[in-house]
Amino acid sequence: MSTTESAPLLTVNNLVVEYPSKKFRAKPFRALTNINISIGQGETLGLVGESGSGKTTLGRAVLGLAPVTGGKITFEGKDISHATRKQRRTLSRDLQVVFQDPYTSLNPALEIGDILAEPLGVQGMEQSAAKKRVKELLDQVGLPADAIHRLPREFSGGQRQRVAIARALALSPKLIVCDEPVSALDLSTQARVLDLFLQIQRDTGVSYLFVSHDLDVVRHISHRVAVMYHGEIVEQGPAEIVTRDPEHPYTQRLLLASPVPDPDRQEQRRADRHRLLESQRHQIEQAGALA
Ligand SMILES: Nc1ncnc2c1ncn2[C@@H]1O[C@H](COP(=O)(O)OP(=O)(O)OP(=O)(O)O)[C@@H](O)[C@H]1O
Repeated sequence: MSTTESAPLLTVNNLVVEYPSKKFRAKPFRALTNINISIGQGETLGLVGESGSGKTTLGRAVLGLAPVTGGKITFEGKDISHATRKQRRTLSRDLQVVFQDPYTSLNPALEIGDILAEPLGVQGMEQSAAKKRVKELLDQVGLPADAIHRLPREFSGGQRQRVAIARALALSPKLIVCDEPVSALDLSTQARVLDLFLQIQRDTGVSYLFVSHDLDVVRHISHRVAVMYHGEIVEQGPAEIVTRDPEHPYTQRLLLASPVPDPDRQEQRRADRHRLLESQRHQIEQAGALA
């Protein structure tokens, strides 16, 4: 996949996020340190890293859901680091989210038609226009028109995630933060939902900040990839390079830990793993000799 050349839609400069401690007078917990990323129009930046590395926090900071204690987040040239509620409501037309769990992210009491019409109503769209838009959205995500009158529990995980994607698309956003949107799905459903994300991007030019712990998923969907480790970005670059020939030792370990679907590459992976372990053992022995 090639990287788009357009000016950044989203820029994050030296971002720091600290969560207040629940213990009296204890220091706040620093979840992100000096994060720098940018996303162009029609581009996908994949965010990868192990559990607790700060991926979700970065997505939440962009959405105004995590406390920004330093640095700056700019969207379409405007500083949104400390946007007010009112500004966030306006921003929500352009900035949307798809969460990991399609079982909890949809209101179980609402029919799919109402779930999709909700953001349209909040932004003041008339009922007849909203009805038309809901039909378009169902078609766009590959769900049947009669889904309108059905409840979330009548759908599989993959179909529910399609509803969540349709809801995120309702107001034609420019950027969608996708927080592990396929992690709860089985492998074949994952592939179909990832293809849907790609198709939507081709059709609409939407950008994605795509969070995943899975390097293969991120490689499939992203133009560029940023690797997070302990609240910092340790490496970023074109998806092909970062996910096949990474420079940072942490990314190398992540790559070696991910399963290889292609049997021809398994032997190569075993050899790479052996080489890496040997070199790490050598470094440890050298460090021991110096101590
Ligand atoms: N609301 C919060 N209050 C305090 N600490 C938090 C809060 N949310 C996250 N953290 C901490 O911030 C760090 C980063 O968490 P985050 O959820 O962003 O990581 P992650 O890479 O998305 O992990 P996972 O893949 O498990 O969701 C973790 O140490 C986590 O415990």
